[in-house]
Amino acid sequence: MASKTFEELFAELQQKAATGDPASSRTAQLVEQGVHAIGKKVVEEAAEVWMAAEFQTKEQTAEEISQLLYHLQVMMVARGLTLDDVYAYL
Ligand SMILES: N=c1c2ncn([C@@H]3O[C@H](COP(=O)(O)OP(=O)(O)OP(=O)(O)O)[C@@H](O)[C@H]3O)c2ncn1[C@@H]1O[C@H](COP(=O)(O)O)[C@@H](O)[C@H]1O
Repeated sequence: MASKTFEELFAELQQKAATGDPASSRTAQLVEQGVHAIGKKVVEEAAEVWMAAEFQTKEQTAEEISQLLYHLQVMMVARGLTLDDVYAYL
């Protein structure tokens, strides 16, 4: 029972990027910092997914994957990409 779907999170992040306050929204803060800062988070979270999958529990791995997906979505929003732009390659 997911608290939200991938598509619902993306719509929320687009809204936060457009109107969110960087003081209270992590998404607005990251988008304000820009692609370079977001890219570093994507790489960091990807490494944490790898480490969790090798050495930690399934639950910890799922949490790390959720954080990677979040930061990938933030990157899409920061670059003005939509989900359909990405789905076109799946
Ligand atoms: N799903 C997420 C989500 N996943 C991960 N994160 C962020 O990523 C961080 C995890 O990365 P780290 O473990 O590296 O944490 P950290 O060390 O504190 O990170 P740094 O400050 O060092 O970069 C968390 O502390 C959050 O700040 C997320 N932040 C927000 N969301 C969702 O995004 C939506 C919008 O959130 P806001 O923009 O904050 O309103 C809401 O539905 C949130 O639940």
